[in-house]
Amino acid sequence: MAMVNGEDCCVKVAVHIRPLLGDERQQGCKDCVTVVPGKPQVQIGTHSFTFDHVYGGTGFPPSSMFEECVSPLVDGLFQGYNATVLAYGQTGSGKTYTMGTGCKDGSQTGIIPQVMNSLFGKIETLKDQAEFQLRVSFIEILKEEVRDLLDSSYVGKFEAVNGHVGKLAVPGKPPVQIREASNGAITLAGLTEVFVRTQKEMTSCLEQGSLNRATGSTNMNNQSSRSHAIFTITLEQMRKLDPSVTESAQTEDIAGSDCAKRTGSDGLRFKEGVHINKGLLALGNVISALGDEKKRKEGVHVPYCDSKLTRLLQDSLGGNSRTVMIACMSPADINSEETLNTLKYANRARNIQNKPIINRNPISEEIQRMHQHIEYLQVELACYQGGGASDEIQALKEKVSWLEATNEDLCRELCDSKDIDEEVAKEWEHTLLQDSMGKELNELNKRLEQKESEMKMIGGFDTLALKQHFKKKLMGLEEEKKAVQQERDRLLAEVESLAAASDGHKLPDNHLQKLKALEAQILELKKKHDNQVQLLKQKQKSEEAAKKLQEEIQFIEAQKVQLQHKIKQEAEQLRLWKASREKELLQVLQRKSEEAAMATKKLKELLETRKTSAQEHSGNLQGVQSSERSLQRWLDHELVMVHVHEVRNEYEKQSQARTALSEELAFLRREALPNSASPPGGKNGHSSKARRKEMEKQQKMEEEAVATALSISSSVNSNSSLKHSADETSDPLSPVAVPAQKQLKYTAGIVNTRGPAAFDNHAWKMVPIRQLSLAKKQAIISQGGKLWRWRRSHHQWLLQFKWKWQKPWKLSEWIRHSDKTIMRARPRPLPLP
Ligand SMILES: Nc1ncnc2c1ncn2[C@@H]1O[C@H](COP(=O)(O)OP(=O)(O)OP(=O)(O)O)[C@@H](O)[C@H]1O
Repeated sequence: MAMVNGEDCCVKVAVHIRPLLGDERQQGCKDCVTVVPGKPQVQIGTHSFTFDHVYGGTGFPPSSMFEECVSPLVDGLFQGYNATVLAYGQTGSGKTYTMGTGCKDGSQTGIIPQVMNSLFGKIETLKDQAEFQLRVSFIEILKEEVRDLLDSSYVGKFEAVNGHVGKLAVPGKPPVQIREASNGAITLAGLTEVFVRTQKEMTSCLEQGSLNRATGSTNMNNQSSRSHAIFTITLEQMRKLDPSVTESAQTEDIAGSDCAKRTGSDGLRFKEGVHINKGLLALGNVISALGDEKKRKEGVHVPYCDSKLTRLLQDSLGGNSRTVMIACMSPADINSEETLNTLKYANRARNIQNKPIINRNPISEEIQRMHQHIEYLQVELACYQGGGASDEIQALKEKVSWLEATNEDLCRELCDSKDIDEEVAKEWEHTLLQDSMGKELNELNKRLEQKESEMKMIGGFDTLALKQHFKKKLMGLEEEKKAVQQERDRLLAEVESLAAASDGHKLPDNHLQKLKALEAQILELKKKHDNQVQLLKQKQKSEEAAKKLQEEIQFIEAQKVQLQHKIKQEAEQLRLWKASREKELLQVLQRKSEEAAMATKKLKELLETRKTSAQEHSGNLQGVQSSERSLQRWLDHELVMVHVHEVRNEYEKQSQARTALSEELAFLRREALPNSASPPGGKNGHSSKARRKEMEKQQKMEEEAVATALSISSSVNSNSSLKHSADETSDPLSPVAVPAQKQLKYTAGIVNTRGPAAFDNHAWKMVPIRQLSLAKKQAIISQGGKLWRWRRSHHQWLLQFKWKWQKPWKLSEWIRHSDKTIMRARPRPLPLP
């Protein structure tokens, strides 16, 4: 079921101030609420609030509440909008009284009885134009539970339970299940919906439900309840078609909203409901349960609702419907704190934005409507047939056949559009895949570049030569070290022998110095050696890194080859798919052209038969002429209707394609911007520019085609004669000039045009579009839009095909139908098609 969005609107809030009650006066309560005269403004203490309406107290009389606040919602109901009316306020503030569900007070002046009056009054007025079906449900939400107040298993007697008044339900019946649908909507499984036909039946449902409602006593009011209640009326209307009244006039009558007209939902089946809620602190509880944890901690009674219930209550607050909240309040000073809270909350509720919607199902409803119309005409036809043959019968027969054909067309179109969708989806999928694979390839190329440059850095040194150099140096150092060590050992031995010789005497200075110098040299050599070892280790590491890089490069290259192969394969698959599709279409084309030839042949035979029949029944010449006129009239109508229908379709499809192209173009422009920093001749910049150009060119072509379709559409609409249509006949005896077989050949990228003599019998010519000069193209467009460009898309090709050649086989269907009629009508003197 499609949903049509209406305009956003805020929740409307009307304050209803009840008078001081007798009890309150006796207790010496004072009126603490003031209404600013002539304004919807309420003052309590130092606080001042402005609402949409204020009733009661010194404000407007409550009697005008229904007309001003609720009646427009009932009107909207007949246009397909949901509506919600909520009563909100502290216990004893007058919600039951205002809604009129108490079955005592306000039962006549309350909102719900007035809604019923208005609803049934409207149904009575519209009953000739539409069929209505009404259902009601009544639920009570008490803490975490939903109770079905119209459940017949409830017994109507009450008994005291734990000091409270409660009711008994017959065991066995499962409670109402709160479920969440896949679209997120909250549904109540197993809820009773009662079909009602009269106001009395609806009133009795309301009364029964109210009686069933759980009640409990409180200190303030022993009739009050702690639960929320929602009474829902569902209205379904099915429009009856009156053939004597134009469709647009009927649309005005019933679904006269602008929205309905705009979307073409006229005459459709609407499904909508009005929720009328009488609930105790319904809104306040919902809000508290959602977030007011602080209040709960302070000990304020805030019943928890589980999340589904909360959403159910929120749905009742509007969401998709037009909502009016009536904030009921007591003027007594003892209730001033609660009253102030009510006003504060009501004031906040005015900021809630709703989005009212209309529910509809255009395609199936349109087909259903047509079926109905056909049935209606058939019944009418049967009535007429009882009274003998006449022109009217013929006209009706024609209308029935035309409707049947249009219906078939619609169904076929539905199938076609599925094919087209499949094709578009396939191309789209291919483009996406190619895109993502292209990106992947780019990424691989980048990585490869990076790895190769890293490799260059490592490979920049001649690793082998370096290694040998290091080795050599190391060996030299080793030798040097050895020599120094030998020298040291020799010196040490010398030192020792000297020491022994000196026998405790000091060593000569030159020996000591030499010894020190040798030790320093050894140390230096050791350092050098260590450095060399370190360098060798590093070299080893970089070799390993280079090896790893090499492997990575090889891997990336393999991936690249694989991806390129995949891209090729994918493109090949698409090409094959397209080729097989083209083959299929060719076969269809062939078949259709054969049908077209057959249709011409049959039509000629039919005309021959008619001529012969006219000669045979020369005495009844008038009848033949009337039959011929009737045939001609039908043909005119049929052909013009086919034109209008197809041109509209073509226009819509071209518009959609143009929108998609514009979006893609915008996207490409955005894409191109960040790339502008790269050099203009750069790979990315260049391809992006070229793509953009191509898109712009393509879009221009689309716009031309749309303009063409529009010009044809207007020319078709402004002229109901067959003569305007270039592919129709100039021979009055042959209503269809079926083009020669060769015309059905096609090549991609051609235009369909014909010679300069406007009314000769020249065949259409297929000319490659490139061969046409600009002037010629413009001339063709100005001649009434005979320019079509066939492009790569099959679906466009299909459309061209349908546009140009559909009529002959339509005729063949019609002729088949006519043949049957002739067979049936044989005994009669004048066989009519
Ligand atoms: N506008 C009014 N004029 C006269 N009496 C009223 C009006 N509104 C309410 N009352 C009286 O006030 C009393 C309480 O009203 P009501 O039962 O409608 O309150 P409530 O908000 O539904 O209470 P609860 O939430 O406890 O069910 C009833 O006796 C009712 O008759």
